Amino acid sequence: MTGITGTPGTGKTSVAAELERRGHTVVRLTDTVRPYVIEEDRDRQTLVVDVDRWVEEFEPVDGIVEGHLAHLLPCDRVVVLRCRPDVLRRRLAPRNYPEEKIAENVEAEALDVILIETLDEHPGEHVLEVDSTDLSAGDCADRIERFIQGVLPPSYGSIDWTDYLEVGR
Ligand SMILES: Nc1ncnc2c1ncn2[C@@H]1O[C@H](COP(=O)(O)OP(=O)(O)OP(=O)(O)O)[C@@H](O)[C@H]1O
Repeated sequence: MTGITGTPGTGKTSVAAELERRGHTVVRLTDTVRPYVIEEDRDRQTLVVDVDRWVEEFEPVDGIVEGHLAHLLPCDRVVVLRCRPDVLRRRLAPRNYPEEKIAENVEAEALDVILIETLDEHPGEHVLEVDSTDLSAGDCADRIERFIQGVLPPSYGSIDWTDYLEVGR
């Protein structure tokens, strides 16, 4: 099972759709969390999920799982999609999110939050960071396929976006 994770707006849905077109089995994790929703935070347009129970009861998939909680599942490998914070802000702009939620996501991306969470759960040799800032979804999909095939080695940690922290505000 390969996980594709990342901050909202980094391109998980787009790249997963491309991989599905190429014949991969793809499970969108947002479709699986409904029974585990504890409450709906309307102000932040966010669902609060019983993550522990969701992880415990998740049936592994022979394919790809896509969503910002993917790295919490027992994946064989995890792809962390990244996007430079100023570009991420532009990608999130068309969504009807409150400014606070956009700023929160942009800041989390600048601080590598999802990568750090991923490395808490998985050994580095199972992790690939893909910076989608200047890549098409197709280019990202190419890299992910090569990683799954074992042709592209794991790699992470070369991104430093702390200079973009003020962009979140
Ligand atoms: N590689 C890319 N290059 C340029 N724009 C992209 C790329 N990938 C996605 N986008 C655009 O960025 C926006 C967010 O993409 P997408 O919905 O795939 O992100 P996501 O990570 O799945 O977000 P969420 O977690 O909220 O579902 C969309 O408008 C999409 O068209």
